[in-house]
Amino acid sequence: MRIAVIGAGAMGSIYGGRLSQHNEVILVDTNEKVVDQICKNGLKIDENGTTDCYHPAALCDTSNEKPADLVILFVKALFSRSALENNRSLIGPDTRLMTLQNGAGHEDLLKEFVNEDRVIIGTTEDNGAVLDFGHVRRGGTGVTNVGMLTEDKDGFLGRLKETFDSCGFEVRIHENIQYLIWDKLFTNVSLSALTGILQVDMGYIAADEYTWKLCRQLIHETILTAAAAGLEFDEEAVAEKVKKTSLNNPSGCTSIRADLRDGRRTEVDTISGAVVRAAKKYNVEVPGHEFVVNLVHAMEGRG
Ligand SMILES: NC(=O)C1=CN([C@@H]2O[C@H](COP(=O)(O)OP(=O)(O)OC[C@H]3O[C@@H](n4cnc5c(N)ncnc54)[C@H](OP(=O)(O)O)[C@@H]3O)[C@@H](O)[C@H]2O)C=CC1
Ligand SMILES: CC(C)(CO)C(=O)C(=O)O
Repeated sequence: MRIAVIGAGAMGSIYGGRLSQHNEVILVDTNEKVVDQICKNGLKIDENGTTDCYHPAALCDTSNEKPADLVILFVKALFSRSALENNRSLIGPDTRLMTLQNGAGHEDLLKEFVNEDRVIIGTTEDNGAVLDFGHVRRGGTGVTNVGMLTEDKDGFLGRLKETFDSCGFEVRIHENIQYLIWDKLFTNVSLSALTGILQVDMGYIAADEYTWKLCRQLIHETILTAAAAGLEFDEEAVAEKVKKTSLNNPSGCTSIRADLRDGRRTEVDTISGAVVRAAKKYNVEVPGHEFVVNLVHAMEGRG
């Protein structure tokens, strides 16, 4: 398969690098140093105590490239639109456009670039971090959940699963992918958002009684919104899962915390903002999430 991965950061490098074992892969990034390093010395991925080197093509400018069979969008969500606009040549009439970015509602943007029946959305339980230019760590592995907005008439997801699984991923195909997306969203809109605002490790969320109360409020508002959208979750089970994530990663640093700490803009609009937008659509009150979105933007404004 000809696969283009836009965003050669932590996740794009993990997927692009591993997929390049059996596919024609182009990694695209705006950072020339990353692209030069991959072109000259390959892409290094640290995993399970070893470092493997992969050799995908790497480019900043894709204007002379022909369309790919699959384009995977792995930039931070606030750069999604410009990343797609700058790489239109990779998207042809038969191209599938896929995202595994955190947050919800990415399909609205993807549908502006391909027909609805070519959009693939999902979640990944893998995680990673950038160590250096062209060098990342695959910190943990898990399931890659994928689904489509329409019926998969051509059986593309089956081919995608075969392709990804043969390169070291574990893909699961879902009829109701929105359920999986919201299932992951619960953690990001509660635990991750609060670690960003408070600038604390993940463990603090369950350990501090007042923070846990705030976390529960954000979970509760999300449960009501999801239910209004037709997605029923067990609130106690969700809260238990979020608590475990906090307790099992006491010194873990979420990406929203790291972004605010380092003076970068965050993905809050596609995380907490996705709940606010859905709540508005279904007439649900979400004062906690509205406060979080505004507060995080206020923090970003300080640089
Ligand atoms: N890291 C993780 O463990 C996980 C992350 N995710 C999600 O995956 C997505 C990607 O995250 P992550 O890999 O951590 O992010 P990174 O910031 O590590 O990688 C994104 C890369 O995209 C580059 N980029 C920015 N704008 C463009 C553009 N217009 N065209 C091409 N490249 C561009 C960035 O360059 P520069 O740095 O120079 O801006 C960077 O190299 C996010 O939505 C995140 O929520 C999901 C699960 C786990
Ligand atoms: C909660 C966590 C750390 C799970 O990978 C995450 O998605 C984040 O960076 O916020």
